[in-house]
Amino acid sequence: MKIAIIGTGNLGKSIAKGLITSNAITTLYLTKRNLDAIQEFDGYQNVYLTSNNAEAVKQSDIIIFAVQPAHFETILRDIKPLLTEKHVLISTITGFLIPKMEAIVGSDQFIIRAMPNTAIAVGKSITCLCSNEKGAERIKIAEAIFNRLGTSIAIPEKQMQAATVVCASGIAFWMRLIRATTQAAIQLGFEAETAQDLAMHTCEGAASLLIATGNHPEQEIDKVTTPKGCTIEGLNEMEHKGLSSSLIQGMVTSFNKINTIKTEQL
Ligand SMILES: NC(=O)C1=CN([C@@H]2O[C@H](COP(=O)(O)OP(=O)(O)OC[C@H]3O[C@@H](n4cnc5c(N)ncnc54)[C@H](OP(=O)(O)O)[C@@H]3O)[C@@H](O)[C@H]2O)C=CC1
Ligand SMILES: O=C(O)[C@@H]1CCC=N1
Repeated sequence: MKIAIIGTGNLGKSIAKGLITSNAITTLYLTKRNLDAIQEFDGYQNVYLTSNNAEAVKQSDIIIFAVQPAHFETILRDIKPLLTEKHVLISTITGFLIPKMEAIVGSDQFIIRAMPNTAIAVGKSITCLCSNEKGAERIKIAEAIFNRLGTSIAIPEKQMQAATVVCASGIAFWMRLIRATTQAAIQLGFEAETAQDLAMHTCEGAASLLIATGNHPEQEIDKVTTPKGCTIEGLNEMEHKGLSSSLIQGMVTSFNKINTIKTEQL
């Protein structure tokens, strides 16, 4: 596959790492105005670094956009004259809706929105996908790419904002939980490095149990909570202090913020 990533920042670099590691590319163009921060990709076979978005678009079939929302409209307008029937446009941009993209490049383009997360760098992203009517003809291509880099799921566009919070911002939320359990492990007597190992592998184990069994979390909790034991005592104390409530409220606050993110140049 001939892929270009327009805007190789935090997310773009993560996608690039995943694509390179999984051998998913024929050629990969990575663009950015200042190339200093992506020199780590210099020297990979068939990977090209450039500040020239037009060149990247001309040389590629699949164009993945990963710029900040306020930069996207100008870039789309700039590349519009270069688009041909070979191009599939995949936007990861938060809050930039398909009708707005169609208004710029036309509804006859294959347009797909993808919401991955930074775990795509290690092939573990859950990526939500939706498309315009024309893009539905190419959604299998997007699924093929993102399934190589984790798991993909098709959702209606109206759920894309919620998916951004749950899956993309979700990485940050889970990191904070892992950090907190690490801090607790240190207080309980482990060295910092060991504490983090214990916290992150326990987190991985918990998620893996649910993925493997399809069980509800409470079924797995029931297996751990000995009556009058230490687990239920700890869990109930966390809930008295508002654990579930603060997570839910934080995610709803994050969701409400999305609608205020500027997608136009200031
Ligand atoms: N970070 C994440 O976990 C996720 C982010 N997203 C979405 O992905 C997008 C990118 O986010 P993120 O990676 O965090 O942002 P970054 O700011 O880290 O990356 C954006 C990159 O775009 C580059 N850029 C800006 N203007 C241009 C241009 N004209 N041509 C080419 N490159 C350009 C910038 O580099 P330079 O200034 O050198 O050009 C920068 O490196 C956002 O819209 C965000 O909502 C979605 C899911 C997850
Ligand atoms: O924080 C943000 O706005 C972006 C969207 C999801 C992850 N990063």
